[in-house]
Formats: sequence, structure tokens, C-alpha cells
Amino acid sequence: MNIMTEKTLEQAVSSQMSAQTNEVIKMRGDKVTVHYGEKQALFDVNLDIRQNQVTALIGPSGCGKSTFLRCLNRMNDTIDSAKVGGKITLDSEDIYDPKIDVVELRARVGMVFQKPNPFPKSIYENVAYGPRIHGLAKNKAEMDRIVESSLQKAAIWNEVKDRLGEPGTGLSGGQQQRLCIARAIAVSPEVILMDEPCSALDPIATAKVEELIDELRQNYTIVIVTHSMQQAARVSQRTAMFHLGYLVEEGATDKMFTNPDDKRTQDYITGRFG
Ligand SMILES: Nc1ncnc2c1ncn2[C@@H]1O[C@H](COP(=O)(O)OP(=O)(O)OP(=O)(O)O)[C@@H](O)[C@H]1O
Repeated sequence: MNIMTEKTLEQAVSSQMSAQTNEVIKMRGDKVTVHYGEKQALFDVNLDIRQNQVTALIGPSGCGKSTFLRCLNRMNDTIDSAKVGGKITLDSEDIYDPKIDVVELRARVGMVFQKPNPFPKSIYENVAYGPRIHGLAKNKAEMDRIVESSLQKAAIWNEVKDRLGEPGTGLSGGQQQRLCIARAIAVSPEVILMDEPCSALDPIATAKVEELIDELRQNYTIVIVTHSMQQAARVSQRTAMFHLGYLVEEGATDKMFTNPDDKRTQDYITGRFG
């Protein structure tokens, strides 16, 4: 290998690793800006998303958490007025490159929304829908396996295995949210984005989803927007604090909640604003 190639390789590898910890950087936001028409919602956000970790995005209402989350799988493309600048990579690949197939990107970077939103179809069909579109199963037996294993991974199989033909909308709110997580998992994503996934759930259902998030981290990289400081502290390893469209600071969750560098983080986590 000549020196040039060796150097390029070294650069490529180091660009995917965190400088301090050698953890793999799954996604990276580099000077990300978002405008909605004239209004700027995000200003030069630099944020690394580490593989197999849960990154919590926190900050007062309107600070840009959901906007940043939506940049990560190009959901902002669906908003006409939204214009995204800067660079976002997945495994060092620019996800805004014109060559990127957005449908494939959204299979790799799945999303779970605030309100559980199962399709008006059976529980089985809710999970089978994505794999069918992406041609992931050759026959019914294979599809059955994908559906079962996705529901297992979303910790809802035992509750629904005898009623797979019933409508997904007939489940409780917490069950519907786990069904939506199963639906996201069914297409084998690498990253799962969650926008306040527990805000419509009661404390018991919330606890189940939080437990699930912790288990999912073994196989997936997770980014979660949450208004609950307790939830961020319970489920995440990294926390990013946003304020008025700026990333204020990012760090290990333990440190962010005990000894943040920025006064705005301190004020927010102690309930002084937001
Ligand atoms: N579709 C849109 N069109 C115009 N402006 C928008 C749109 N979506 C968000 N915004 C604006 O962008 C800013 C950031 O909004 P965003 O929803 O990302 O904040 P957030 O931190 O997720 O807020 P919340 O915690 O209330 O959900 C806000 O000022 C909001 O009004």
C-alpha cells in the first residue's frame, strides 16, 4: 500500500471514530442549518451520533430538536418550505448527495413518531408492510418470520401473537407504540429516530418503551427527542442540549446532568426555563 492510500484510509477511519473514546460515529451533523422559508430554525449544528448508543436531544420547546431529528432521515424533504444546509453523513456517506435513494435511506434510518400511528390494517400487516415494499421476504413463511421476530424485538409478541389478524388501531396506546417500533425494526434499520415516543403514553407504558429502548441499543443506534429530563437520564448515554436553534453542548449523559459546562443546560435541567 502506498503512503497516499494509507493516509486516505487512515483519514476515512478516523473520520468515523470519536477522537476521545474511539467509539464509532454512525451519523455526523456538520454545520447543519435549516430554514423554514425566511426563518432560520437551526444554526451550524455539529453533532456526532455514536453507534449502539442512545443520544437524547433536549431543550425548550421550539429550540429545533425535532427539526434536527428530521434532518437525519431527510423527513424535512417532505416540508416544502424547509431548506437544509451543511452536511450529514451516515457511515461517512453524505445522505443529501443526489445519488442517495431516499426510500432506502429511510429504511436504514427509521422513525417512530410522537403519537402512535399504526396503519388502519391488521397487526400483521402493519409489520409486514415495509418488508413487502422492500422485497425482504421471498415467501409467506419468510414474512411470518420477519413479523414474529420484529414483534419479539419490540417486546410485544406475547401480547399480540394470538390476534395478529386484528386491527393495530385496536391496541392500547402503549401497545400501538411498540407495534410502531416493530414496524420500524421490520426493515432492519441501522438507526432509529424517536420523536417524543412516550409523550402520549401512561407511566407503565412509558416504562416498557424505555426498557425496550435500552434493549434495542445493542443492535441499533438510537436518537430520541424528549421533554422529560428523567427519561433522557434513564435511557441515554449521550445528551445534546439545544437552545434557540443552536446546539449548546453535547456530552455523556451522566456529566450533562451532574456537571454541565453551559449555564443554559444547568438552568434547563433544573427547571429554571423551558
Ligand atoms: N413545518 C414548519 N414550518 C415552519 N416553521 C417550523 C416548522 N416546523 C418547525 N418550525 C419552527 O422551527 C423552530 C424549531 O421547531 P422544532 O419543532 O424543531 O422545535 P422542537 O425543539 O422540536 O420543539 P418542541 O419541543 O415544541 O417539539 C420553531 O420555531 C418552529 O416554530
